[in-house]
Amino acid sequence: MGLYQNRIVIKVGTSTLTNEWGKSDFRSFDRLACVLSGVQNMGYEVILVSSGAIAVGKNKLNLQAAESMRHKQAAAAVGQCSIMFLYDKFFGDYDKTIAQILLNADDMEQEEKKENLIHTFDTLLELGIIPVVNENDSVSYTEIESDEKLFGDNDMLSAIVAVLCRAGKLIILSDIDGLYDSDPRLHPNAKLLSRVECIDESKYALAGGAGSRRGTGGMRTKLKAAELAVSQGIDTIIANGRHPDAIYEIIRGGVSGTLFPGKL
Ligand SMILES: Nc1ncnc2c1ncn2[C@@H]1O[C@H](COP(=O)(O)OP(=O)(O)O)[C@@H](O)[C@H]1O
Ligand SMILES: N[C@@H](CCC(=O)OP(=O)(O)O)C(=O)O
Repeated sequence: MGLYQNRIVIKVGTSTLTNEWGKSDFRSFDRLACVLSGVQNMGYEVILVSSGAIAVGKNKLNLQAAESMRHKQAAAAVGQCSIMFLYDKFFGDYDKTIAQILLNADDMEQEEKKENLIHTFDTLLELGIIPVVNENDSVSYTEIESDEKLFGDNDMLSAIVAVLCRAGKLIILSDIDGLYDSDPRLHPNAKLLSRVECIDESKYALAGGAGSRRGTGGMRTKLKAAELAVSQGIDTIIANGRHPDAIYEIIRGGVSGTLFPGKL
C-alpha cells in the first residue's frame, strides 16, 4: 500500500518548546500552531508528535533537582496537561481542533490495538482534527530506561507514527538547523549537510548527544528515526523548530534543514 503524500507527521522536541529555565516558550507554541494550521488549510493532513511534558511538569512542580523515575512520571502527568492546554489555546486561535493520543510500545505490538489506533488516526484526520501525540510516560517509563527500547524517545515515536499512518513526510524539528558534520555546540566550524542519501555508521559517527539539559537523545535518535522512516519510503527532514515557517518551504519541495529521501 502506498503512502498518503498529503499526510505529514511533525515532531517537535523539548528544546524547542521550552526556554532555558524549562518554562514553556509561548512564542514557540504559537508559531508552531500558526504554521501547522496554515499547512492544514493548504489541504494537508497534519499529525503533531510533541515532547515537553516532563520538562514543563518538572518546572511547574519545582522538581528541577528530582531525577527519580517516579518524579519524572509524575512530572509527565502534570506537564502533559499544561502542554495540551497551550496547544488547545493556540490552535484554537487559528480555528483548529486538536486531539490527544498517548502511546506505548505495546499499543503497536498487538494487531487489534494497532488497527484501532490506525482507525482513530484516520477518523480524526478525516474530521479535520490535528492529533497531538506523545509517549504515555506515566505508564511506560520502564521502556524509557531499558536498552532495548523501541520507544522511549519521541524521535523514534514520530517515525513509528509516520509508518503506522503511511505519511508521505516526517519533519523532525529541533533546536538546530539539521544534521551537521559534527556537533556544532562543540565544533563551531561544523557544516550543515543538506541531503543525506544513506544513513550508515559514518553518519552515526557524526551524531553526538543532546544539546541541552532538556533535550534527550541528540542527533543519534533522530538518525535512528530517519532510518526507520526512510526504509518505508518516507521522506524525512530535520529542521529548526525556532523557524517553523521552513515547513512551508519543505512541503513545496524546497531545501531547508537536512533531507533524508525515502527509499523503498
Ligand atoms: N552532528 C550533529 N549535528 C547537529 N546537532 C548535533 C550533532 N551532534 C549532536 N548534536 C546535538 O543535538 C541537539 C539536538 O538534540 P536534542 O537536544 O535531543 O533536542 P530535541 O529536544 O529537539 O530532541 C543539538 O542541539 C546539538 O547540540
Ligand atoms: N515524552 C517526553 C519526551 C521524550 C523526548 O524524546 O524528548 P525530546 O528529545 O525533547 O524529543 C516528554 O514529553 O517529556
